[in-house]
Amino acid sequence: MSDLRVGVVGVGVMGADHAERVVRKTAGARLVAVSDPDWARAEGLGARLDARVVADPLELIASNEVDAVILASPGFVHAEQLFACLEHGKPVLCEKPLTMDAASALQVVEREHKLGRQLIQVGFMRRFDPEYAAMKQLLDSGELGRTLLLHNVHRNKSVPTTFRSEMIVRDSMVHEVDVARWLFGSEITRITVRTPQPTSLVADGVLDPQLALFELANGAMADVEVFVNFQVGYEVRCEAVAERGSATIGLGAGVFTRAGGQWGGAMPADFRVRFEQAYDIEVQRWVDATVRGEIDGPSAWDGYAAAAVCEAGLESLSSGRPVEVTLADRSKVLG
Ligand SMILES: NC(=O)c1ccc[n+]([C@@H]2O[C@H](COP(=O)([O-])OP(=O)(O)OC[C@H]3O[C@@H](n4cnc5c(N)ncnc54)[C@H](O)[C@@H]3O)[C@@H](O)[C@H]2O)c1
Ligand SMILES: O[C@H]1[C@H](O)[C@@H](O)[C@H](O)[C@@H](O)[C@H]1O
Repeated sequence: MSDLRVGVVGVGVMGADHAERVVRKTAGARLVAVSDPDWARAEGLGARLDARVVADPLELIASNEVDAVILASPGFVHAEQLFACLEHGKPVLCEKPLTMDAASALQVVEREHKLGRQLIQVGFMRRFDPEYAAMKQLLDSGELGRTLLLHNVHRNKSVPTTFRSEMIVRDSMVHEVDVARWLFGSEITRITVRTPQPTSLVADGVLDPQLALFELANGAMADVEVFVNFQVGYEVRCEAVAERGSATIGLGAGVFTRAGGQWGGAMPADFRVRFEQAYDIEVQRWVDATVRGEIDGPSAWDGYAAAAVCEAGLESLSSGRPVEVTLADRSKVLG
C-alpha cells in the first residue's frame, strides 16, 4: 500500500508542528505539499521538509497529488476550506474550532452528511492524550459509580496580544467543551461564563481569566477556569468527581507553589509540549483511518456541537447570565 499523501494548509505554529510530525513520526503518510499566504514561511518549511509549496490553499486542496489535508489555518477560514475539501472528496483533519459559529458549523455537518461519507475529523486532541484516555476508561468502567461533575483548569503561559476575550471562549474553552461532552457522553444544554477582575498584565478590555459552568443533559455539571496569561507555564488539569471517588489528571507530584516557571518540577511552556503524545496519536490514527476510508476521532458533529456551546458562551460572557444552548436535532440532521 502506498503512503497517504498529505498536504498541510496553514503552516504557523500548529501547521508546522503537524507537518514535521507527518514527516518524522507518522507511519504510512508522506508530506507532499504545504500552503500559507506567508510565502516565506511556507517556502522555508517546504524546503526543510522537502514538500512542494502551493501559493493558493484551495489549489492544494484540489490537487491530484494530495490525498488528504491537515487544516491548520486560522479558524475564520476553516469553513471555506472545509467546503473545498468536501467538494474534492478530501479527508481532512481540521484544527479546532471547526468554524467560527454554530450556523456555519451546521452547514459543514449537513454538506458532509449529503456526501454519505465522513471526511472531517476535528483536532480535539485531548481525546488522544493517554491521561485523558485513561481517565475516560476508568469513569466508563463504573468503578467509581456515576460521574457527577468535573473541575477543569486551563492555563496558558501567555497568548499573542491579538487574543481577545471571545477567543478565550472559542479557541481555548472549546477544549473543555469537548472534554465534558466526551467524558459524559452527553450534550451541554446551558452555559454560564463569568469573569473576575482581569489580570492587569493584558490590554484593557480583555476579560482574562474566565470562569464557566456547563450544565449537561444527563444532569452532570462541569466548571472550568481558563486563564490564558498565567505567566508561569502551560497547565491543564481535570478532576472528575464520582459517587465513590474522584480521578485527577494533569497533576505533577508534590509542591504546589507555581512561580518562576516551576511547579514541583518544570512546567511545559505550551500545548505542543504537554500534548505532544496526544497530537502524535491523533495524526497516526487519522492517517490509519483515512486509509480505511473512515475517521477515528471527533466528528464534524462534535465540532458543530462545540461551536453551538461556544456561541451561547459568548452570549453569557457579555450578559453574565446562563444561556441555553440551541442544538439542531441530531437524528434529523444525520438521518
Ligand atoms: N489543538 C491545539 O492544541 C491547537 C493549538 C494551537 C492552535 N490550534 C489551532 O490551529 C489553527 C492554527 O493556529 P496557530 O496557533 O498555528 O496559528 P498561527 O497564527 O501560528 O498560524 C496560522 C497560519 O495560517 C496562515 N494563514 C492565514 N490565512 C490563511 C489562509 N487563508 N489559508 C491558509 N493559511 C492561512 C498564517 O499565515 C499562519 O502561518 C487554529 O485553528 C488554532 O485554533 C490548535
Ligand atoms: O489555540 C490554542 C490551543 O487550542 C491550545 O490547546 C489551548 O491551550 C490554547 O488556549 C489555545 O489558544
